[in-house]
Amino acid sequence: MPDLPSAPVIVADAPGAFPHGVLAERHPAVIRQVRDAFPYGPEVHRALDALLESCTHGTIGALPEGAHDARRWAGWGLDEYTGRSWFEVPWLWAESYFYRLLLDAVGYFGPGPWQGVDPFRPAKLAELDAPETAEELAALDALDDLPPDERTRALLHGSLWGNRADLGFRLSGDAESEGGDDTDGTRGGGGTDDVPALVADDGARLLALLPPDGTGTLCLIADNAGRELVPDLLLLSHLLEHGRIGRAELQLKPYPYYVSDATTADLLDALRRLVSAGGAAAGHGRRLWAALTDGRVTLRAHPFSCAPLPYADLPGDLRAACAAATVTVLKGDLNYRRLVGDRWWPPTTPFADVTAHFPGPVAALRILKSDVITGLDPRTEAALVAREGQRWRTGGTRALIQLGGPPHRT
Ligand SMILES: O=P(O)(O)OC[C@H]1O[C@](O)(CO)[C@@H](O)[C@@H]1O
Repeated sequence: MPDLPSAPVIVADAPGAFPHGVLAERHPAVIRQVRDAFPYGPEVHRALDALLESCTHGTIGALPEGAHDARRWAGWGLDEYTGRSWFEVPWLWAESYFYRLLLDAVGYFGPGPWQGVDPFRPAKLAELDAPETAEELAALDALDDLPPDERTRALLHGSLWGNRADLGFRLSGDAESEGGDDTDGTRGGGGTDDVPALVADDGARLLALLPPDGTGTLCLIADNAGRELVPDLLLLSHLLEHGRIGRAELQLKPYPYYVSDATTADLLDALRRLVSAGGAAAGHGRRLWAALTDGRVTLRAHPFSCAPLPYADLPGDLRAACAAATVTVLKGDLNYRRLVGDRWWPPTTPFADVTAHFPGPVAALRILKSDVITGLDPRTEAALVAREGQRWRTGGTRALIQLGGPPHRT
């Protein structure tokens, strides 16, 4: 067995560094957003006060007595981390547990009147209703004039850049620029002649895995709802329409997470938005509706999707689903962190090495929004650093498409 690569796990203990800012500033901003989302009563506000105090100045507390998932969290490290500072445990773990406690504070897990009420839904719905979403959907009609392969590429890039739509990310204003539409992957928010916005591009290799004979199967691990999920669904529909895949599994979150992550309710909102849009968008919506109805597209909302763990620890059922797929496409920054491990990798660490644990071919489509990065060509890294120091890692203006997985399958 070859030595697996390793690097220090990211913790949020350095004031001024990005992970510290997320815990010290972004999480309080998320709590403020949630307070204003609905007319919660005094009890919820008191619970949010307590969470704010704990996550900024306190230590990690236990789950409430009788929590339905107490055993699961014990297995995920809660017993070990209880009583420790949020800033000294793995950053990924601290973020994940924060969202678990936040939902508890608003009564999401019930029983009670607020059970199942997603505190982030107003923001997600506003995004679906935004004029930008309408413009993006109307622009789809023009894609019909492109040859199918170009359309596939445009929709792949639409799904990739859709990852800029991360509501949590916007809360702290990290994105330098919302940028314009970018179907060729060179402009994005920060592409230049010397350093393209797309810092690694295995897009052609990814699409080559899906022959147009209808035998391909896709496992799509979704990230954000709204303006990211919509282009994900368009890509899925297009691949089905052109026989690049015959079946797909769409993995969603079992409960609201990292502000804007997509749940089943968000999928249904997005689907309804597509169907009611008219034009080409409605055609995609109807195709997906039919594919869900006849079982060509299946949904999964597995507890592991909200786990504070890397994909190296995939449980057996998910491992089997990903192993059976022609390729798994994994969206977004958080999924990338979980795929390669939330660690301080040297940026030129081969992506193939850090994804060799995955049970099948896996492609990451991600906007760079955190320090984790692997698979960069040394010249690209040098050009990025020369241009902007380390800012490119977290600025939200660079993107990548990387393909990895077990060596014999890619
Ligand atoms: O929606 P995405 O692309 O997974 O991004 C979520 C991101 O939020 C952060 O965790 C900070 O909250 C990022 O660093 C991160 O990975």
